[in-house]
Formats: sequence, C-alpha cells, structure tokens
Amino acid sequence: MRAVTTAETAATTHPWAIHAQALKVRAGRHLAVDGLELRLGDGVHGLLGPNGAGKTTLMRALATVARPAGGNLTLLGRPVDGRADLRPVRRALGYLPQHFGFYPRFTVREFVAYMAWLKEMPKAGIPSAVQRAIDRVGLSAKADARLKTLSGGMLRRAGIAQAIVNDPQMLLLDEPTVGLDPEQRLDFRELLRDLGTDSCVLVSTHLVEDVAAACTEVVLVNEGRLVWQGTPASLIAQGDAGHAGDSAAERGYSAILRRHRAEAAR
Ligand SMILES: Nc1ncnc2c1ncn2[C@@H]1O[C@H](COP(=O)(O)OP(=O)(O)OP(=O)(O)O)[C@@H](O)[C@H]1O
Repeated sequence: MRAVTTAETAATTHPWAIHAQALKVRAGRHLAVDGLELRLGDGVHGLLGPNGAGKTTLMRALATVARPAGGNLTLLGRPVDGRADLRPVRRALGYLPQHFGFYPRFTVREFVAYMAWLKEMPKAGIPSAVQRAIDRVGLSAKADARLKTLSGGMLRRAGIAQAIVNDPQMLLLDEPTVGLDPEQRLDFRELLRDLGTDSCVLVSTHLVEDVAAACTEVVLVNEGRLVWQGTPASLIAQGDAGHAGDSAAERGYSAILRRHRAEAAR
C-alpha cells in the first residue's frame, strides 16, 4: 500500500469539526435525522436522546457510512456530498459503531493493526500506535488474546482501541460504555477527557451521568432534530426535584425533553 503523507492525512483548517445544516439522513425508508442543525468544535460532546431519536443514524452520517439525504454536512472543513473525496476525512476519523463486526480468530493486536492499515496509516508507525491504543484502553494483558475469547466489556474496549489508533481529529463513539464495569467506566471517563483536549469527540450514550461527568458539552436530540445544546452545568440547572431522574443531570435531561414535547404538541 502507498504511504500517506502528512499533508494528505491532515484535514483543512476548520472552525467546526462537525457542521450540519438542515441535515436529513435516512435509516431504511425512515428519515431518522430530519432537519438537524449542529456545530461542534474540539472537546468531548455527549449525545443524548430517547430511544429512536436518531443518534445512531447521525453517527453513521458523521462517520461517512450513511449518505445525507438533504441539507449540508461539512466534516473537518470538507463538504460531504456525492462528489467529495472522503478519504482525507476517513483517515482523520475514528468510529466505534453500535454493533461492530470482527474476525473472531484475530487477536486484539491483529484487529487494531488491521484497522490501522485500513485507515492507511504509515506502515512503519503502526506497531507502536497499536500498542499505545491497546494500553490506553487498559487491554495490554489481553493484547495477544483472540477476540472470540474476550468478555463483552473487553470487546468494547478493543473497539475503542481501533477507533483511537490513528489519533483521530474526529472521534465518534456509539454507546462505548455498554458492558463496561463501574471501574472501567471511570477509567473510560478519564480517557475521554484526555482524548478531547485536541480533537472533537462525540459520544452517544444513555448514561446521562457519564455525560455530566466527562463531557464539555451536551447535545440533546429528539425525532431527528437538535433539541438543546449546552454545558453539563447548564443541563443540571434545567431540572428541579419535580422532574424524573435519580441525579441532577438526569432531572435536567428529563425537564428539557418534557418542555420540548409540550412545545411540539402546541
Ligand atoms: N433500517 C431501518 N429501517 C427503518 N427504520 C429504521 C431503520 N433503522 C432505524 N430506523 C428508525 O429510525 C429511527 C432512529 O433510529 P436510530 O437507531 O438512529 O435511533 P437511536 O437514537 O440511536 O436509538 P437507540 O437509542 O434506541 O439506539 C427509529 O425510529 C428507528 O426505528
């Protein structure tokens, strides 16, 4: 495979890593993202929303796996349309899908190296980048274990390792904490804070607490549209004891959704 130069790997200078205007994306025949406005820069952004809100479909569009059906989408300064060469964006992104396929007989190291190769990383740097990614997700002791022998949480961490192996400028993690035990979730929050210092990280999750603890910004979607965007502190400030939820962040989340639904019903 041809080596990739730094100029090809780096995307153009961009004010927003992710910029969506009136974005529409289909899931099957259904318009799961329907007129979404979103601007995200560097930092860790938590993507929240009820079941069926369109989070996974949005993630797929941002990962360039699903093509927009309408509106505009610009990723790392490059417009995503039918004619765009998406390879520079794909080299600069990391994506953990909600369900990812893998070869069960691959070891963790082989799997992460294979994904690094698919991302066209310079060959000489792959072994050290793979080791670093595996270390960062706490899987060093299992680096040479076959994927089919891993627990669900370990497999999820192998998935995160493949997503970060290329030090992505834009990292998309769909339900990354599913299967992680409480201690691993705390480690993961630490990793997120570290990753978000010089890249745009978007994490889709149902765990409002993870978002409140580890994200710099919260993005709330419902029925394919942006409902609310703000800091975890302002999310918390939206709720009071009268709203559903065990924590202040959950009460804020449920207060915003109720308000939005009441306005939509008018
Ligand atoms: N292949 C498909 N065909 C038809 N409709 C689909 C398809 N995939 C998803 N949908 C619908 O699109 C909507 C958005 O789905 P999506 O998976 O993006 O939501 P989500 O916010 O990720 O949900 P969850 O929190 O349950 O994972 C839902 O109403 C879902 O039923």
